[in-house]
Amino acid sequence: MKVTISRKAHFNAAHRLYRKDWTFEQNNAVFGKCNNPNYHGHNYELTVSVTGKIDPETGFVIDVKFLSEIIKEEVEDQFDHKNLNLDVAEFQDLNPTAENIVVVIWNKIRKKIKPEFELEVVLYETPRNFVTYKGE
Ligand SMILES: Nc1nc2c(c(=O)[nH]1)N=C([C@H](O)[C@H](O)COP(=O)(O)OP(=O)(O)OP(=O)(O)O)CN2
Repeated sequence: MKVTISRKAHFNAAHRLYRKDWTFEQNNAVFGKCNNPNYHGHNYELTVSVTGKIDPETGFVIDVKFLSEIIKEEVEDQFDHKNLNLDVAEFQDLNPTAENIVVVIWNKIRKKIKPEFELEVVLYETPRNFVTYKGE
């Protein structure tokens, strides 16, 4: 029997969607207003879900306090109130789209969760735009 436990979190960050090797016009054609050279911000919301067997001794799949500390260290402390393009090493050469951000977050959290657990991250970039990654 497997159960999923989830923790919500959020961070605010600025970004610009563009490729350094494209002209401004090429970037504008693909990324539109998201190519603003002065950047723009989002209130990102995420849900991190861990699936596994319940430990019969504790009744936990994973201590949600432990999960919240991982999210704080790996996501909030590193991304909150940052410019993703300029301040976050993972996006120096990676376009900070919602798709790329959710994969970066998943990889960072995956390293802290035991292999027997499944991990899923859902990231909302706006209230209407969201991405999901399960490591597949
Ligand atoms: N596949 C992707 N497409 C887009 C991404 C992305 O990360 N992946 N990102 C953007 C923009 O950064 C942003 O998310 C879109 O902002 P906006 O158009 O303001 O979106 P809203 O949902 O807030 O606004 P609507 O008025 O509902 O469209 C663009 N594309």
